[in-house]
Amino acid sequence: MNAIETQNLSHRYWRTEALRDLNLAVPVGSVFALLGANGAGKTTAIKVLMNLLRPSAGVARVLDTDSRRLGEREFAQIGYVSENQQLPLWMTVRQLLDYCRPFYPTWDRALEAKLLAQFELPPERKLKQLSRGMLMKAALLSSLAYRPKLLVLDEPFSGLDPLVREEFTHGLLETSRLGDWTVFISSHDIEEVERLADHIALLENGNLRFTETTESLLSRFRRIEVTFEGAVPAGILPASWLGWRGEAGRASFIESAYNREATERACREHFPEAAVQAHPMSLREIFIALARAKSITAKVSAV
Ligand SMILES: Nc1ncnc2c1ncn2[C@@H]1O[C@H](COP(=O)(O)OP(=O)(O)OP(=O)(O)O)[C@@H](O)[C@H]1O
Repeated sequence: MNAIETQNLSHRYWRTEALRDLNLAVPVGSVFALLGANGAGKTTAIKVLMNLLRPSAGVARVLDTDSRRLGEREFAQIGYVSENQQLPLWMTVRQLLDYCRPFYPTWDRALEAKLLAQFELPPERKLKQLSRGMLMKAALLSSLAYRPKLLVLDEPFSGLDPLVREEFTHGLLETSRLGDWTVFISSHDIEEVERLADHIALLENGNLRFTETTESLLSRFRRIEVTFEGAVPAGILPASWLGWRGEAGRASFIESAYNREATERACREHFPEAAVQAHPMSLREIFIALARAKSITAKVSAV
């Protein structure tokens, strides 16, 4: 079962095609991260999913409802927190919670109290007097307290200090282990994403570059070092080898389709007497390698 499913979902802001033919399946119970550089289309995708924007083409189903039909009933089961969220700034934290509570039959007062203490939010302070990070925490609190089936977070870590970030990630992980809770998150905080997400999708200029489990992504990337006899070989190298660098006797590259046997065989085909070392990569290293490969491709195709 999927909490979110999109088919050829597209969105255009007049001349800018911000999202093109997006096909995603977000399994129930997953923590699914949508990643991409600035302007890649993440917020647009989330706004379409949350029925704040209409698709120009294609469809999205969120908790089994067409995104264009999402209404009060569905939003009682969805928590949505975004960086630029409008909050009633004249209210105090307590007034905000008092205001939100009646909308949600599943509101959990014990969880509310726990989060209020954990986030160290001053209940009697007005929202307009809170710092950016505190405001984010208040928004999070009012979305977590009703234990939504689907939590959609657009840049949730921005403005949070490292300790709160850590606690929040820990809290999300704990809660997501409890069962069929789905988290859909867009973030630039790659370390937190690596800890949190079990599925990752990468957007590039509105196009989906890949969507796969974090496990599969981490297992198919390796930094390879090869030492060999003689000169750097001429000829065409496999397309899955990114960021290739070579000099006499040694070379290094990123293998984006790593399989021990196949990679070693390919190395031996290209380098005489090759000795191959494969090093695991963090998500950050993978994304830097992908971004570099993209900028090289862009430069080559621009020539
Ligand atoms: N209201 C708008 N009108 C016109 N173009 C827009 C509008 N909002 C976004 N865009 C364009 O759509 C594209 C995608 O923007 P979007 O905000 O979805 O990216 P993003 O991946 O969330 O970026 P960031 O990481 O910087 O938040 C960009 O080219 C942006 O300039």
